[in-house]
Amino acid sequence: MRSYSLLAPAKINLYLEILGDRPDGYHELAMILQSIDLADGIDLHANGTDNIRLHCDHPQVPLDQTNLAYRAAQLMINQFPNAFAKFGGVDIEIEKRIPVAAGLAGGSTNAAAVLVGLDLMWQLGLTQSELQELAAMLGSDIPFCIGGGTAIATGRGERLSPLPDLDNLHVVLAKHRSSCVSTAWAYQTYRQQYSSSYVSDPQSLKERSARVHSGGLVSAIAHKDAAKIGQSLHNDLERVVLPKYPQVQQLREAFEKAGVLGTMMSGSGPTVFALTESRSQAELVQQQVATGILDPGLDFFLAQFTATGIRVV
Ligand SMILES: C[C@](O)(CO)[C@H](O)COP(=O)(O)OP(=O)(O)OC[C@H]1O[C@@H](n2ccc(N)nc2=O)[C@H](O)[C@@H]1O
Ligand SMILES: Nc1ncnc2c1ncn2[C@@H]1O[C@H](COP(=O)(O)OP(=O)(O)OP(=O)(O)O)[C@@H](O)[C@H]1O
Repeated sequence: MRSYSLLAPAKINLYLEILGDRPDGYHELAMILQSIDLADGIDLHANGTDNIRLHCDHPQVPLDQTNLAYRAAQLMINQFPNAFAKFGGVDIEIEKRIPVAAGLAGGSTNAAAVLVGLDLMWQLGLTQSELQELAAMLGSDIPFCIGGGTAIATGRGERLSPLPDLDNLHVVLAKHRSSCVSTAWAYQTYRQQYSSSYVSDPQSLKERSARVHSGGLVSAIAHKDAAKIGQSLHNDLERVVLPKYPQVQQLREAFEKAGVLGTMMSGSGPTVFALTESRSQAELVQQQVATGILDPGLDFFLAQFTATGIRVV
């Protein structure tokens, strides 16, 4: 086929523990990632030229080679020159619904969709793990975005083990339109402040990895225990982002007061999410937090956990 339409879901971090420094300069992590049904639309169309052309009308999304979706297409061209010679270039249209630079893997999921879409368009027949290997060359969150669902992510985030699906929980997400946190800044600041608790040689990293504290959450997920899942959320990056961004701290407190199952910042922020058992409860929480904060620059999104990653629609 010459055209594919794909849905690219956002992710939230139910758990993020920083274990130490890796030889490649990244941090060794223990995470639990969850896809939600807040998704961008990605349309791919074979354009009969030798070029990648990118379209997106969101003002914060770059339209040049720094766009992760563009970089994903470029990587596929480099890896599969014969398929590119046969099928030619591609138009990529991004319909942005996931807030940008929000800690929700917006760019990463767009890149994952391009990898999945070009695999289909160019009839390559790549396996999920082959797609994930390509994804890891582009960014740490991208391998997860391919298959999505609920998963443990270790290494720098690219090593994945699936967990049982959790598609019944609802999420309220909130983010101030003006706030934006750089992921690199968050990790660097964490390193400056907490590296005394880090390990870095391979043997110590291995031992430290055996002592992560996510066991309670993994067991809550296995038992589909919503209350315990809510109580077991964790994100080490909150320790550097909350003190620096009072608006994020304020959202965390407002959600806590709203009596949700649990609340946490996603990734490097600034989005804060809260878990509820029903859509109607999520709507009530949104109303309560919006009324308490009364800021017209505050955006809310309602979503549900989903068991799927990138899919063709
Ligand atoms: C914060 C999270 O979104 C949580 O899921 C991820 O850990 C970040 O994933 P990502 O944005 O795909 O990350 P990358 O594009 O690979 O890296 C962005 C920056 O984050 C830092 N980084 C990222 C992942 C990691 N394990 N250690 C790091 O120190 C690095 O400074 C890097 O320059
Ligand atoms: N396809 C894309 N969509 C959105 N932003 C993109 C895209 N490609 C590149 N970017 C750039 O990446 C930056 C981070 O945007 P993105 O929405 O991916 O952040 P994020 O959700 O915080 O990522 P993560 O959770 O993976 O760290 C943006 O400021 C933007 O300049």
